[in-house]
Amino acid sequence: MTILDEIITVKQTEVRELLQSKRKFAITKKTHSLTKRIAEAGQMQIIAEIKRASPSKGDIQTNIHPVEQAIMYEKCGAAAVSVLTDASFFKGSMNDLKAVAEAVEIPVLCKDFIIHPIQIDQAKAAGASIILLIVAALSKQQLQELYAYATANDLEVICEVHDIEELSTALSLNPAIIGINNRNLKTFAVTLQTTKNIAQQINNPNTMIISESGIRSRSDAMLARDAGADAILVGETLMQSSNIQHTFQQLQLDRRKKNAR
Ligand SMILES: O=C(O)c1ccccc1NCC(=O)[C@H](O)[C@H](O)COP(=O)(O)O
Repeated sequence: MTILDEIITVKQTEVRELLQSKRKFAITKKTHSLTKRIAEAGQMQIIAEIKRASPSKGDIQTNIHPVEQAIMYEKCGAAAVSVLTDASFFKGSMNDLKAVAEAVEIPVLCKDFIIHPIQIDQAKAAGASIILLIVAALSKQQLQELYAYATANDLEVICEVHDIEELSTALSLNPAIIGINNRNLKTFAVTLQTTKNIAQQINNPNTMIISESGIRSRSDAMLARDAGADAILVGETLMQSSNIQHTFQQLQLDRRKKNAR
């Protein structure tokens, strides 16, 4: 059983409990758009993550104050804040997301393992503007249904892929945003070559590309940018930084011209 299988098993239990609880989630209006921010930016954008712990690294920063961290990210020019809301493997929570969404004026990504529409309702009610759908964690039908449900509910979706086969599944939705995860969620191996290999297969210049995971240095950011990324998603490097402003400056780069993929 891979870690992704383990996580999905826990999610199935969480979804069952949520459905049994008959909890109703408030209907909120989305106010922040990641695609708009990326489209209007002259620089490659940074999605900055709140990540207390992870399966690959164990504890990263368990005592972090998510709101203070998110406000710092916003001040430094983050395009969005990603909040890992999973409790069992990442020590996050929906309360983290809610508190962050109330404190910042930029889009907030609910970074979780979504397998059922009720999780989308929950994320939206907590203030998320964006959700993640991981192609490796879903059947094609689930992916299509969840994508349609999220977009109909005025949420933006990052369709996350790790290989060419997943990319072709994702592209069948004609998604606005593709996230290329440099981390193999089954083995934890990380290589930025993944962004390079996959981005060159994305021919639609309007599809926004986010390179996720393993970005530690300016040269990593350059590699992602030169491969065609419009944004990078950075967790551990920012969580461990003793000078977040400086780390942002290191990772901020001018955009590559479109069509230059
Ligand atoms: O980070 C992990 O160990 C992990 C393991 C299994 C599933 C997902 C995992 N991480 C989620 C993410 O995608 C990352 O938090 C995100 O891309 C940031 O990565 P990094 O900058 O390397 O912290």
